[in-house]
Amino acid sequence: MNRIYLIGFMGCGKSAIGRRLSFLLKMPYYDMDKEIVRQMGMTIPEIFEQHGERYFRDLETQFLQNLEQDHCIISTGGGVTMRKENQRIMRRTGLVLFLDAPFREIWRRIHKDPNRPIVRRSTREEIEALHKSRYRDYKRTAHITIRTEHRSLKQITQYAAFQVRRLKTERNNV
Ligand SMILES: Nc1ncnc2c1ncn2[C@@H]1O[C@H](COP(=O)(O)OP(=O)(O)OP(=O)(O)O)[C@@H](O)[C@H]1O
Ligand SMILES: O=C(O)C1=C[C@@H](O)[C@@H](O)[C@H](O)C1
Ligand SMILES: [Mg+2]
Repeated sequence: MNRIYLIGFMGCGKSAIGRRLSFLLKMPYYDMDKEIVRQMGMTIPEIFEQHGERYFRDLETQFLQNLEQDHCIISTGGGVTMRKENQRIMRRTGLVLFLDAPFREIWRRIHKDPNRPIVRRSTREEIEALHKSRYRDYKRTAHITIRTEHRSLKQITQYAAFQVRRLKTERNNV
């Protein structure tokens, strides 16, 4: 399988980079959060409120299991690595890139966004603890970690494309 998955905490740039990478590599693009919103006809906060977080997590796993497209770029939701099943599917079906942004930058980007239910209901300290606790799963799931600090979206996209080409060549030579 030839998919490219972008993983990382809320606000690390998965959607912004995913869109740009799909233009650069001419590959179809999926944003998991947007696909789930479209499928349900509800916003993410509405899904959390009316069905609960667990239900949302089930929808994430179903998306990964049911997607038929092989050659594509997928920006995941920030919590996708919480489930081992999701980690396995992503590693098995593509290359996984972790966008690693410093927490202070993440917080600056997300703290006023009403579309992130987990941010709405938590303090800065709680979100920082969540970031810390998820970090190991992002590292474990990713084939490569891309540090984004002091880099523009364009620079990160170009670097990601370079790493994708390198990893693909490496795989084909094994
Ligand atoms: N390296 C960067 N330089 C400047 N702005 C950035 C950078 N990375 C991300 N941003 C900006 O930060 C905001 C959050 O990024 P984005 O929505 O892509 O995050 P995300 O990882 O998809 O978050 P979520 O998990 O909540 O979907 C966007 O406005 C994006 O343009
Ligand atoms: O980090 C998370 O748990 C989430 C991140 C977003 O991408 C959305 O998937 C949702 O708001 C949950
Ligand atoms: Mg996103």
